[in-house]
Amino acid sequence: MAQPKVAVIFYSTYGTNHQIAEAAAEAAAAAGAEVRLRRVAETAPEEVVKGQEAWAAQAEKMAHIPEATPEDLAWADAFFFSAPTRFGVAASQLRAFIDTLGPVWQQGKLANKAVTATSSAMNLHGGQEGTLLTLYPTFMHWGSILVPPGFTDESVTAAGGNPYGYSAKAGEFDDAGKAAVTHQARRLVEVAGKLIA
Ligand SMILES: Cc1cc2nc3c(=O)[nH]c(=O)nc-3n(C[C@H](O)[C@H](O)[C@H](O)COP(=O)(O)O)c2cc1C
Repeated sequence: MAQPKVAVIFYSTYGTNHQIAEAAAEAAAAAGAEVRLRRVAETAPEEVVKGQEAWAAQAEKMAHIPEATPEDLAWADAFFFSAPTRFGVAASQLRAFIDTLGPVWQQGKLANKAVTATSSAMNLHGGQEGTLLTLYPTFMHWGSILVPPGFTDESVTAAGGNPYGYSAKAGEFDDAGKAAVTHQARRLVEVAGKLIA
């Protein structure tokens, strides 16, 4: 199989989506992909971030990870997105990054590439599905190829059973979650490999 290039793009305030993204990057690399793990830029004012101990600590923890740029998506054959649910949709930090992608979209550099997404929310049913279902139309506008996990592996059911994409309860990314993310990332790599073959 051709070696696909995968961009794992995430935003995280308190760490859950960071953990998911690390697991996805590890699984994609293990499945034979070349991987770029990237965090989207923080858009909240510095004093707001520093004003919350947990937020500031998480910012520090992921400071070594390069910030995502549109070029990362132009480079990649496949995208794995992860972002917290905020009032039922993806955190605005991710949306702000997505809104910088006009030029690469216009150049056709997002089209025909495999894409999948995951999310977390404070509650088990706190809107993760809404987050995923409002990200997917954006990917459709790009002409990307949606690669949801479906019920293609028992790990999906074991981790809560969301066929749209792994959905965590914030702060509770456990072994079952890791298995589901591993499956979702591996499936993305497999489909991307077929697309570029
Ligand atoms: C402004 C705001 C809105 C939120 N809205 C929701 C929500 O609609 N449902 C929910 O269950 N949790 C909600 N949360 C909790 C986040 O989903 C939770 O902090 C996030 O999943 C943690 O991910 P992270 O650890 O990667 O930052 C909200 C949090 C904030 C700050």
